[in-house]
Amino acid sequence: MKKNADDIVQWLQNYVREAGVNGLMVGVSGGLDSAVVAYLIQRAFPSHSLGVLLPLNSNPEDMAHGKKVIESSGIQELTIDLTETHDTMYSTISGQLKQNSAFEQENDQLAGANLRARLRMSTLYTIAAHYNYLVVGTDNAAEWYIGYFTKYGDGGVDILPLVEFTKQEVREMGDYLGVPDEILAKKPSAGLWEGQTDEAEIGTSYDKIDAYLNGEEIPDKDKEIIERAHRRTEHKRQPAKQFHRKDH
Ligand SMILES: Nc1ncnc2c1ncn2[C@@H]1O[C@H](COP(=O)(O)OP(=O)(O)OC[C@H]2O[C@@H]([n+]3cccc(C(=O)O)c3)[C@H](O)[C@@H]2O)[C@@H](O)[C@H]1O
Ligand SMILES: Nc1ncnc2c1ncn2[C@@H]1O[C@H](COP(=O)(O)OP(=O)(O)OP(=O)(O)O)[C@@H](O)[C@H]1O
Ligand SMILES: [Mg+2]
Repeated sequence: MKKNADDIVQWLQNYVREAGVNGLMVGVSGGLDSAVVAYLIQRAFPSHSLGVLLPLNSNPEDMAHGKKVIESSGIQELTIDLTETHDTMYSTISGQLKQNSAFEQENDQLAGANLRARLRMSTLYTIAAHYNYLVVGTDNAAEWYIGYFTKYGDGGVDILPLVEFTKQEVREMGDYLGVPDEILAKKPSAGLWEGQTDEAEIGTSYDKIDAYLNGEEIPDKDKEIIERAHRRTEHKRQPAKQFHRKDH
C-alpha cells in the first residue's frame, strides 16, 4: 500500500496545481473511508488540507471518532452542526407536501436521509469557495460500482482518489497510514439513520462485492443484488441525461 498511497499523494498534488486551487478538504464522518482520505490529503498538503465535521443527528461515537481522525492525522479542523438546519428544512418541505397530499410515508426515511447528505455537500462547497479548495470524495470501488451514495450528496465531489480501491484495500491503506484501530475495525455505516449499517441496507457484504470486483466467484443471490444495483444506478455515474436535437 505504500506505493499506492505515494501515487495518490502525488496525483493529488499534481491535480491541485493543474486546477490552480490552494488545497483540499473532506467531510470527516468518523468512518474509515473519510479517515483514509483525511490522512492522504494531509500528506499531500500538510498546511493546506481541511477536515470538516458535520454532525447532523449523528451518533456521538462517530463524531468522537471523527475528532480522533482530525487529531491523529494533523489535518486542520472545522465543525458545523447542521441538525437544526436539516430539521427546519425537512419539516418545511414535508409540511407543504402533506398539504398537497403528496407526502409518501414509505419514502420519508430515505428522503430525509438524502437531504442530510445534500446539506453536507452544500456546506462543503460553501467552505470550498472561501478557502479555494477542492472537495475530495471518499467513494471506494465497491460503493461506486453499486451506486451506494446519494446523487449530488456525498456523490457531489470534485475528485475521487479511492474509487479504484476495494473496501478491503481501503482498510489496508488505512492501516498503512496509521488510522486508529477502532476506526479500521468499525462496521461501515452511512449514518443516515440510527442503527444503519451499509451491509444490512445493501443486502450483501463488502467482502462479496470486493470478491466480485476481483473476478472471483460469489453466490448467485449476491451477484444478482450487485448487478441489479449497478444497472439501476448507472445514471449516478454519468452526467445528467441530455436531449439531443434532431435538427443538429
Ligand atoms: N434512470 C434515471 N435517470 C436519471 N435519474 C434518475 C434515474 N433513476 C432515478 N433517478 C434520480 O435519482 C434519484 C435517486 O438517487 P438518490 O437520490 O441518490 O437516492 P437513492 O439511490 O434512492 O438513495 C441513496 C442510497 O445511497 C445510500 N447512501 C447515501 C449516502 C451516503 C451513503 C454512505 O455510504 O455513506 C450511502 C443510502 O443509504 C441509499 O441507499 C431519484 O430521486 C431521481 O431523481
Ligand atoms: N457527520 C459527517 N460529517 C462529515 N462528513 C460526513 C458525515 N457523514 C458522512 N460524511 C461524508 O460522507 C461520506 C460518505 O460516507 P461513508 O459512510 O460512505 O464513508 P465513511 O463514513 O468515511 O466510511 P464507512 O463507509 O466505513 O462508514 C463520508 O466519507 C464523509 O466524507
Ligand atoms: Mg460512514
